[in-house]
Amino acid sequence: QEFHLQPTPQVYETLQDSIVLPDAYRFSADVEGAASDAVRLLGTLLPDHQEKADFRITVGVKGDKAVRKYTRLIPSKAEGYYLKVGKNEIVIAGADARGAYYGVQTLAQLLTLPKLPLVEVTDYPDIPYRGVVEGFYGTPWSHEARLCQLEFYGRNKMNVYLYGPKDDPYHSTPNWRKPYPEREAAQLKELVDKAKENNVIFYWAIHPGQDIKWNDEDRQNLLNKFEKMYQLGVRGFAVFFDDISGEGTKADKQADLLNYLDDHFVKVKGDVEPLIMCPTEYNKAWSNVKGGYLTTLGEKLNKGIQIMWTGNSVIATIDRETMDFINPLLKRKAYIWWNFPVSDYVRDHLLMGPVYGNALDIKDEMEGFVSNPMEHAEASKIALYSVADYAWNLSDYDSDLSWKRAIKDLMPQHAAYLETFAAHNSDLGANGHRFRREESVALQPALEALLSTYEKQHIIDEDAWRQVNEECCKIVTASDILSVSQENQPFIAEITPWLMQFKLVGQYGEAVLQMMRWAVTDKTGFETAYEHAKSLQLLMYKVDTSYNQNPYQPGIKSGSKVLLPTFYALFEASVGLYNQAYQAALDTRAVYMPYTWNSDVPQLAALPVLRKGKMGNVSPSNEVIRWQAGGEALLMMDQMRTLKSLTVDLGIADAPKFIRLEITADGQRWEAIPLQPVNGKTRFKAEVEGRNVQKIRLTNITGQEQKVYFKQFGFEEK
Ligand SMILES: CC(=O)N[C@H]1c2[nH]c(C(=O)Nc3ccccc3)c[n+]2[C@H](CO)[C@@H](O)[C@@H]1O
Repeated sequence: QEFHLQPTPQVYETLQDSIVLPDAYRFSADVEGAASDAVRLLGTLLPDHQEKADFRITVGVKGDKAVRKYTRLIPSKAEGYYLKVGKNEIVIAGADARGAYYGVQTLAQLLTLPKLPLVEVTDYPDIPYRGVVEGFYGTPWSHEARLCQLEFYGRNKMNVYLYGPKDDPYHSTPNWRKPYPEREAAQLKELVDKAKENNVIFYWAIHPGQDIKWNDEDRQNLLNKFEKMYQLGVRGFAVFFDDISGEGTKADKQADLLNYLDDHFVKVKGDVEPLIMCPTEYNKAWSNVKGGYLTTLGEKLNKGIQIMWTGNSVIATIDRETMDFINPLLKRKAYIWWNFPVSDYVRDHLLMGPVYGNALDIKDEMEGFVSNPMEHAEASKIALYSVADYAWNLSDYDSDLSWKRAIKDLMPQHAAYLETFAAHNSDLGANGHRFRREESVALQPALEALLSTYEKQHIIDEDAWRQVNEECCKIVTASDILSVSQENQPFIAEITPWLMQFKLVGQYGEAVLQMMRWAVTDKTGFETAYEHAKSLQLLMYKVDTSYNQNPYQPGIKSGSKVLLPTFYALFEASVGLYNQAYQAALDTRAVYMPYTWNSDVPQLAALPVLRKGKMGNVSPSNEVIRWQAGGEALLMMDQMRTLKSLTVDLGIADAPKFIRLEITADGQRWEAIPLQPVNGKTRFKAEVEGRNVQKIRLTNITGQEQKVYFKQFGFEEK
């Protein structure tokens, strides 16, 4: 991969020549002036300078005497810079202090090359504010992770970080009025200092809306909290009104409060960045234009206050139509809160794929573009690297090239292995926001060809088979090498459960490919591969039910959109061919299922059992079930399992009179469990908390047929 500056500069001219930076150079800069950050950073890159030397390094900001003769070359854009590496000089001239700092960051990248290329770079950001909003639900980032993030933002020319983790109790209800405890306060101060060191504006956000009172007391509470944060060094403040209900959602009250804070805090302090707010109606799908919420904010909010927007829906890519809708309503350019790669609504998936889908022709429509990341800080860097690339220079952005560079930046030595992992771990899976991403893009044609030919013609597309087999080998290899890599241990620690699953997916693919090979040609070979595939199904189930057991989307999913579903289909097809060829009856189920359901009640017998994490549910039936006298329904576990809860709803209020529920731990001794009413209607729960169970049985004990509605039969394991 050839050398490429990050983010992609606006204008980059190389003179097809290079120099070896001399040990001695003469330095001219106003070290105490506006370029002091740039000078400080430069000092970490170069040896000490010497007064008398032929090579000259000049650093300054527009207006400084040192760079006066380059004035016309400095872009007149905020945070812009001119960088020249010549035979006898290096010049870094910033449009402002941060521009000079960015010029040195660019030089830092050039200095990683074996020889320093002769270049002229004229560069500046398209979007004024670029960075990250730590605004997700779930485990907030650790202090160490945040320190590392801030250094990453400085390197990638991201200039804002908004601290707003939903589960920080001092950011949101119940403790937003309280000052941080000493330890947390000290850590926040350290973050503020680290942000300044990396030329990142640290915004502290507050999320008061769920219980705010529109009175003087809470106004003062907000001012007091802002003052406390100001004392810690915070110079950027935000107020988030997202995901709240009730009184706090009123636009005029929100606007009055924000204007009050703007007038009595931001403007009074004089050294505080523009106030940012996230509205309650923060996306088009949820907005009610006629209701006037957005127009009220647009009309009433002081012009200097920036207003966030997630797009046409909560999770959406941003395009011109999006901006043409919202900017007129807000009477200003919206500040985009981009909900990617956040995964707090798909916690069993990692979003490691390219950043794509945002328009490249809207650079003049956005005030800010900040990404809401995953709770996995290091893993988020792949997307964040490309967000930095996009927001700096939209028109030159290439999502795939940027993605490959992002991977190389995160793990230079093991980039090839990480790319294999990232390529197959990018989609979110089915989710309530219906936001999906491409996955396994490069392998997809071979997978489709292999499956289609095999399913339709029962023959193997040899070229496709070879490609898929090679990829499976790569997957297994990459998983092992990454899992023991010392290159970025915090990152590996984050993704290890997914590496375990990914390896199993690769091995499962290898076994299924062998099953295909031998289905009708080598009975013993097939049976061995089949048994191996079944064992891998169980191993994948164990990983999925052992790690990341959060209460929302428990488990570990890998290759879930294309790779694994294809392997499942090939498994079923090959077993079908084997069974046909050898008049056998091997289980064709491709996915391990710990629960089996059967019944002698005809209408219940075929109901499927679904598993999500540690919850099992028999699919409900919409028809009237004619349950014969003594009819039974049996749920069997693959092994003894400990239950947490069990719920039954047969659509009749007196179910306990008709149906007996029993459990057994050994398959011999059965114990009847009383059904307790749950909602005073037709739903009942059985007291099974902590009980070890191998089978659960429902029996019609009335001696005559009963007509019921099979609305729910669900349980959860401990
Ligand atoms: C502005 C915003 O996206 N706010 C939150 C947010 N809110 C939602 C919702 O979907 N909120 C919601 C859903 C249903 C009912 C009320 C609120 C998603 N997100 C993000 C992604 O999960 C989450 O990270 C974020 O903190």
